[in-house]
Amino acid sequence: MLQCDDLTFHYDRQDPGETPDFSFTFELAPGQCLSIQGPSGSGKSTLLNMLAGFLEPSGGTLAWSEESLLTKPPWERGMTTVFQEHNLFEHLPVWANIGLGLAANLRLSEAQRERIRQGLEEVGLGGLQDRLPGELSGGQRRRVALLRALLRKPRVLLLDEPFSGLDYANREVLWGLVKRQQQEGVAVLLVSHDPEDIQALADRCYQLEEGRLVASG
Ligand SMILES: Nc1ncnc2c1ncn2[C@@H]1O[C@H](COP(=O)(O)OP(=O)(O)OP(=O)(O)O)[C@@H](O)[C@H]1O
Repeated sequence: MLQCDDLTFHYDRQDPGETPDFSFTFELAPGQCLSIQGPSGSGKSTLLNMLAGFLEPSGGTLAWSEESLLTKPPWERGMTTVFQEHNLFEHLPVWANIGLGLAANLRLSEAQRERIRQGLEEVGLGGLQDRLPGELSGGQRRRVALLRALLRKPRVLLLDEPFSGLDYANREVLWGLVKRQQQEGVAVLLVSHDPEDIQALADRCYQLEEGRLVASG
């Protein structure tokens, strides 16, 4: 269970009165999906960055099953983020982009190579492992980015608008992938403004208002 209690942040360089002090409280059980909606500037990235370990909170606690995560670096938190801009390495082929999530030096075992091959089959990209990202469509690139995150077997998957701009067929494929992970116990935090994404995946919905998470369904 991910427990986030009064996790706070204050931007030093803010214009007085414009940006609220952020304070986030929620729990997320294995296999659950919690969605977060909020207008531009409401603090969604601030929350994700604190969870992932890229931004140091000024107070509060963050724990997985009672064990504090705040002292851990990003790579030891068991969390993986998939951003809207999915940051594939353009000079590396698909298999290497995915493999980087498994071994930073790309010295992959045969079993890891097989997992990549199988994963690509499952998301409808079988046989495309040697292509460069620039040779893929937008939807195919998203699948590669999501597959890279999923093969790392995170405890918590942080999704930042990962489906926006995709057609329905592509989104369905990706929803299916995420749901399968949920069934295997992965907890998902989904930032999305799209009611269809939220309907497809979320068990609980929150709205970000004035720096706080407010339950909305
Ligand atoms: N480095 C910074 N210094 C000062 N203020 C910042 C900084 N980064 C973000 N902010 C402010 O903090 C608030 C929350 O920003 P954040 O990026 O978390 O919003 P968001 O909900 O992710 O927005 P968007 O949907 O546009 O990406 C905004 O008002 C923003 O202007």
